[in-house]
Amino acid sequence: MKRPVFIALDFPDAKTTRLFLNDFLKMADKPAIKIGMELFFAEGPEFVRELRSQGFTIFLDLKLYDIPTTVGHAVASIAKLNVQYLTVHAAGGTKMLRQAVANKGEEMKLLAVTQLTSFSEAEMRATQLTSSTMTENVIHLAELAYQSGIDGTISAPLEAGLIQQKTNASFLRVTPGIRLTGDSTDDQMRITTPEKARELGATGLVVGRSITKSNDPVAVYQRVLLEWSN
Ligand SMILES: O=c1ccn([C@@H]2O[C@H](COP(=O)(O)O)[C@@H](O)[C@H]2O)c(=O)[nH]1
Repeated sequence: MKRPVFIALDFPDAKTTRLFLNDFLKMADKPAIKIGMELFFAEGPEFVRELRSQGFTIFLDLKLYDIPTTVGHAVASIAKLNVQYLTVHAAGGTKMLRQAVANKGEEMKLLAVTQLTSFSEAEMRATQLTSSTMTENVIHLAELAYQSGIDGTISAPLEAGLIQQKTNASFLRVTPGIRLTGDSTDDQMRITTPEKARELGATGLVVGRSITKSNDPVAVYQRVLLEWSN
């Protein structure tokens, strides 16, 4: 899957998720899916195995952030699930990131979260006691991740082009904070449309509520694909 669009399955349980995925299961080209903390903490690894066995490409978005040894061991456990993508926090630092890379195996790609797309510049500065700009922060964390052997970043689309310049073209730039024109922004602060994300240099998208809360999720997913690939 070269330029994946991950549907964020932010659902409370397996039953709701299975119901949502029913129509997508019939598709010849199944969508890539993202399992976050809500679903993983409710249903655990067994449900991840179930979805893997149905042929979905899986991005496990657990945003690991702990001491290097703990993260290394967690990554080794997760690698056994044969998921294709996993997130860690770039802010965990070089030692933590390198330990994650050392334990990830051959198949799984590690994506480092830079600054959450729910952060505005003001909130980031207040939380992290920094006078640097959002862009400076994101680029710093992306470079740290790149130098530590991580496969790519999670950032807002607005930062994707600069990340490419500071790393290389094959370093992945996966971007949440995606909304179709007119959609509610919810708790996201740094958003763009799929089309704009493509123009800005994203290599993959994460789309949740625009699809999952719509009356016709398959149609909205297909609209996202169209905007993304045009
Ligand atoms: O910086 C980040 C990192 C992860 N996410 C995750 O992406 C989806 C976005 O959902 P929407 O409904 O499209 O807003 C969600 O699962 C987050 O946990 C992010 O938004 N920003």
